[in-house]
Amino acid sequence: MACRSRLAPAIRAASAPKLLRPAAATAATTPISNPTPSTGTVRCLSSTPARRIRTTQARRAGPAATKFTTDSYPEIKRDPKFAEITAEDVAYFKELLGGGGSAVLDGVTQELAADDVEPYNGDWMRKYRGHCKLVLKPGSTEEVSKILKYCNDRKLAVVPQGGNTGLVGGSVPVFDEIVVSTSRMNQVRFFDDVSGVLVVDAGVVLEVADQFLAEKGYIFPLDLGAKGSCHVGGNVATNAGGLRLLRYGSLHGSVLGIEAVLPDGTILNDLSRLRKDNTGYDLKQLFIGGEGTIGMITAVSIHCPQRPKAVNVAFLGVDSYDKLLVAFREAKAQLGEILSAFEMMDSPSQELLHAVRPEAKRPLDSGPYPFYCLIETSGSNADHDAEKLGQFLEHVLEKEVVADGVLAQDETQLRALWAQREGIPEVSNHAGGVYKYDVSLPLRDLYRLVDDTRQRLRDAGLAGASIDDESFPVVDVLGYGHMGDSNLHLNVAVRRYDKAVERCLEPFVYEWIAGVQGSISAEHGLGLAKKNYIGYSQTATKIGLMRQLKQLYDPNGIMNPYKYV
Ligand SMILES: O=C(O)CC[C@@H](O)C(=O)O
Ligand SMILES: [Zn+2]
Repeated sequence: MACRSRLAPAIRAASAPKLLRPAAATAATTPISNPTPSTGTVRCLSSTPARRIRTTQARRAGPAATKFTTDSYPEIKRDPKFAEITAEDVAYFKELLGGGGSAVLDGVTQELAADDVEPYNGDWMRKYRGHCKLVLKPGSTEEVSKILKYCNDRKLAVVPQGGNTGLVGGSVPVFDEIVVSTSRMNQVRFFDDVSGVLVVDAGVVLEVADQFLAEKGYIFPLDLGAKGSCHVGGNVATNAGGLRLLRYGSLHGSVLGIEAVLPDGTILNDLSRLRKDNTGYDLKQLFIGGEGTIGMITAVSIHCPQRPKAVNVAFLGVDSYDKLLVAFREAKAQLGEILSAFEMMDSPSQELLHAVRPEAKRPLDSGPYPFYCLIETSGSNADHDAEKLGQFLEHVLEKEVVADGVLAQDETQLRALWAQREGIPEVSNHAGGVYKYDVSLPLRDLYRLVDDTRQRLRDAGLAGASIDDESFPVVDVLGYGHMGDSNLHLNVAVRRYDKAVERCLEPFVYEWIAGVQGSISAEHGLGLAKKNYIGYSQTATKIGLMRQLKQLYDPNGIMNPYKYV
């Protein structure tokens, strides 16, 4: 499956979590369910029957053969103001980079390196596909500067690209834009083990940066499923949120400085190492989440916290969304500063995961439950953390907030529990495709969007009551995400992309979100997928100011065109 190789498995905690209870000989994890039947570890979920996907479909070796099309692309035409790439252009870049890129021109591959352009033209979901003929891989900021200046003078459009793990088509070309990849810019430039300030090239892989920090006793303040492939520069350009924003905050807070190249070749050196600096506009913030539309990030300075010494993970089954809300409130109240993740998954998400990947064993003997949550604590005192988490779990089980749960006892179990959550996006398009919505909502409204979307698709005759019914294009509606950050991932898994499904979902989903003052993009960005919908989350005044900023930084519009601004 293509996406698996793009999404290398994450390495979680450096140190194994403390054993909370002796391991039972047969159990993979320690059950923490209340031992008395009155509190009920196994509930009969007659109202929410388990959903299963037929084995024949679920066990297919790879993704469905459905051809991913450009159906969901907004109507866009190539902008004639952009020049076509010529042989002279290629010759210029070839001389500049001395072999550091690959090029295909007029169908003839002109080898500058062994790579092919194809992987740079499509995203890992195989939903977006451009027609770029030229991929450049500069090895330094100066080379990026020369490339952008040349492109600006020649009016050649450019797409900056990191690990290409995005989900909204933001880092792939639409037409023949030149891809400028950060893959050869991968040096750690500076680290201070007193302040925790790390300065890295934009192309450093997130996991590599984190491993570097682990050796020094620090942690990168961002973690996500794609950490084995994504680049730090791309993370910052999309303002990635990830799994521990609850604990470490947003990149808008932890990034201290950036180095970026503006379209005219100017190098903006703002690689501050200071946590406090109130001297005028904070320009770096425009690049964090700017999606490469006003310049290309070439290096990042970031404040990294101490690596936690003890990490514990619990996986719980919950009977209702209201109880999940209570569990979250209690987790915050009782675990306080050691709470580092609170992730939620609904039953369809878990059922799909287990249908597609039966090897990802179910952590709970009981169930299925309508909801599951994964709670992680990260702290500096293993005994203290274990005690806190134990007390919390006893409390929520006793009060019947939570129906059942397990606690990881070692690193292997901890990873296995995280896999229950991290595996969902990777299987979401297994049946053929997926419509993805990454939204911020008030917590109390969060799951209502999933229910309403499912009902709407059923009412429209696009989804059946059973997911085995292949006469409907929709397989199922999945709700999961970073509950701790009020960030829902609504995934509509489909057997095939279908205009009727798309029309049923959009703008319905966006209107629904706007109706509760949510955001249509919590962490994935707007890219190409949501370019026409920014008005559901931003006022006309703000969009107008964004356009003026774009004009100021990029008057020729060469940076990542056709995207949100
Ligand atoms: O694919 C998705 O919808 C979510 C991906 C990612 O943001 C996650 O939280 O796993
Ligand atoms: Zn996410």
